Amino acid sequence: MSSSRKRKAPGTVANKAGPSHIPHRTKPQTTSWTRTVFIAIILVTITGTLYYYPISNDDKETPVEERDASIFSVQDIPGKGKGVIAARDIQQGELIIYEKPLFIVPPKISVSPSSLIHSNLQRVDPRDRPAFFNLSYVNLPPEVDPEEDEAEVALAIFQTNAVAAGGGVGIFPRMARLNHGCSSAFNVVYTWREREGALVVHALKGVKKGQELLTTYSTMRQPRAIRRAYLREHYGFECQCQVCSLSDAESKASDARLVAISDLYSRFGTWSEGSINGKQAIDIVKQIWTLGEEEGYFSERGQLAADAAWVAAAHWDAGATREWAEVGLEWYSYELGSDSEPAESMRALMGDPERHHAWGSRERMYV
Ligand SMILES: C[S@@+](CC[C@H](N)C(=O)[O-])C[C@H]1O[C@@H](n2cnc3c(N)ncnc32)[C@H](O)[C@@H]1O
Repeated sequence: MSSSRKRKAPGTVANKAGPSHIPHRTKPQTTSWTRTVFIAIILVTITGTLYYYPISNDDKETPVEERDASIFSVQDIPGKGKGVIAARDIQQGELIIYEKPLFIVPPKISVSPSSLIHSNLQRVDPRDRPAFFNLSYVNLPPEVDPEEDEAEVALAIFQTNAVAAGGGVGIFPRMARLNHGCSSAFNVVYTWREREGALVVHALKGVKKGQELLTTYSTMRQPRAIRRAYLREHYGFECQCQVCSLSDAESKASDARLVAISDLYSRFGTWSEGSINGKQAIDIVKQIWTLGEEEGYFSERGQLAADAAWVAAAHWDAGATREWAEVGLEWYSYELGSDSEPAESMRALMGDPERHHAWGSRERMYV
């Protein structure tokens, strides 16, 4: 389901991408539903205060339930528990969910994880607690009786549903109903907005009424077997998404593209240390873009374009900087929202490429 608004990358090229080695001013897509992050929290047990962020659900716009119901409904999905189904056609880039956290836990804690979750829940408005306890969970230790041990159940719920939110890890009960899909299968992206203290979910692609909204729980630049093993271990399911269900031949081709994209990102990263020049870096971006097109994997294109603009600006190429900034604006707008900080920065760069902080920091070159 690609977008009718899709635009070709600038210049003679048809594509482009973004490096993770270049220090990102903004982090585009937040990553994971994080058992992993939580395990990190557990491991880094350092003395410190237990932080609680009393952010309330005080969105002043249309009542949340009403707005949600006009866009999606939460339904039972065979083999997946509950999931989120589009109630109408959704346009690429549309804001689907705007949600404040029920609570956020900090990265450093001095108490046991279950005590931490328990104490945070005590601070949640009692009327909001069912939204937490209604969420699904996996990986409850076999010796634990869920009827008897609410603290352990709460911990399992947290581990199954929490997502990165700024420096911490938070619970967002509405977005927590989103199931997972791999590369071309996921169609929505969630992002934490530090400035607003809220999480937003946007449609990465157009979605038809009746289709399931899917996000992604892990990095996609890896083969099916590795993706499945990760999802099995951390989320307790065998991924049968449309990408994981491809025939062996098609799956091999998809794996090859995803691994190639990963390798290209690594090579792109070598531009910052001077191993490749600006033209070579932009050529790599275009290759990533093309492979993404073939795979149907569009996530992170805003960041990719922003990184290409960075390279162009470093090489004094105002025209290419502008063009990449325009592409970045388009894709950041789909993925993060046209009102997001990264989109704003691309708008500013289009107006004045020389304002880029890397402007003229490398040899002059038309990239
Ligand atoms: C964050 S919850 C998503 C919502 C959940 N399905 C529910 O009923 O609330 C994550 C859990 O959903 C299930 N899940 C997510 N994506 C899935 C998929 N593609 N196939 C099967 N189960 C999935 C797994 O049990 C996973 O641990």
